[in-house]
Amino acid sequence: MTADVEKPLDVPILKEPKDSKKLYKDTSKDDKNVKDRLPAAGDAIKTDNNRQFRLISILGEGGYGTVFECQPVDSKKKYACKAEKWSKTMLKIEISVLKAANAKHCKHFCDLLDVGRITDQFMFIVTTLLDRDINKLRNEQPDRHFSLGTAARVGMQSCTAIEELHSLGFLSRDIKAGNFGVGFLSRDIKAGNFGVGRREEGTQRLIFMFDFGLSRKYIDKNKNLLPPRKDIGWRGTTRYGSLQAHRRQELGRKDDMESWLYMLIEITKGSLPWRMVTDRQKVFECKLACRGDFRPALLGALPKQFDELLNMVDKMVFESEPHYADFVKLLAQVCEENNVDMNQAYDWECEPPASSVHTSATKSVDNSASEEIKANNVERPGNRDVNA
Ligand SMILES: Nc1ncnc2c1ncn2[C@@H]1O[C@H](COP(=O)(O)OP(=O)(O)OP(=O)(O)O)[C@@H](O)[C@H]1O
Repeated sequence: MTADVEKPLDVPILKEPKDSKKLYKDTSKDDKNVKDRLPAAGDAIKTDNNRQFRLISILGEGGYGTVFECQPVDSKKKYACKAEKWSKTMLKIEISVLKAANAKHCKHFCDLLDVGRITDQFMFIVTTLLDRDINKLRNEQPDRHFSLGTAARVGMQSCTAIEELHSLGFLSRDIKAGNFGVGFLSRDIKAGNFGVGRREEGTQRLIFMFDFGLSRKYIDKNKNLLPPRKDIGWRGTTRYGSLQAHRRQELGRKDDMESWLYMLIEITKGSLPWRMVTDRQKVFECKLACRGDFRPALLGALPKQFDELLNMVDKMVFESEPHYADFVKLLAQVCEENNVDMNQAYDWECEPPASSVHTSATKSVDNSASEEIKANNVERPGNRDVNA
């Protein structure tokens, strides 16, 4: 692997390499007019910078694209490749976020290695490969929640990741555990998973934020807040959407923090009160009720600091700049009061407890998990609506 493949690039998002179509394994010779066709595992793809990558296996699939584990054809290093359908892709905004984050050396973001496209079919990015996302790691735990020490520290790191994103001038508008992941152990890095200097130590304890398909700039080039628009379409994931999102109002930094708090409560307790509710209006009503008589259904059994976290979220308005350090400080207090050593192992670094093995006793949990997936509906705008 040459050094230039290993460092994040100032990626030109311009031309399609002349011979890229030859490299891409064309499985539809009979139908050359197929639009929006995604690549498959086993295909080789060429980036705008003429680097060739082999797609090894699928890591995740969304409505508009697929995330693959991939490898340069001339090296054993592994990366992630996110490919999205040409007419649906939101990768342009994703590239803007990653380029800005890499330029500022943000700690909680993947490195953007390269980009590429097959016109009319798909566009792709190559980034740092991560281990499992936080939602998958949570689902591997007994009762599908982390220990308080792990949940609080994930909360602290993810809050800092959001602060980094906001400092770049972007909102996420899709904060959820499935959009945060952890890096790999150093032994994996030695085996060739990472090549970027600043990440040479193990990153299995570092939380990374990814998936910026719904991101939006909230300030102009003079750092003034963009004025709020009215009657916004729904963006993001129903379960974690803020009250403002349900009201179809413009989202601000406070809304990312509200989604973050729902995520934090879910990874700490194992569920949110509206877990099984699929109707978006009913989810909204449930979130409102949890501000009143049903507050204990949301916060019951959690340390008292969670009550203060919800107060802090609910006090903010569209223009507010969140006091990220105060959120982190409250979670540090949770750790202190519960004798959590900040250096202790995270749950995913420990042997899986016997109780997490799937038996008939855990069957009902498994059933609710599949129902939950249905409840987790995501919506995003069409291709031409990038800044919607
Ligand atoms: N850099 C990465 N390394 C390892 N796995 C990744 C990486 N990026 C994404 N994934 C996996 O692929 C899944 C989908 O990724 P991502 O959220 O970026 O795609 P998406 O199409 O926007 O999905 P969704 O519609 O669910 O939000 C993730 O949940 C994660 O499991």
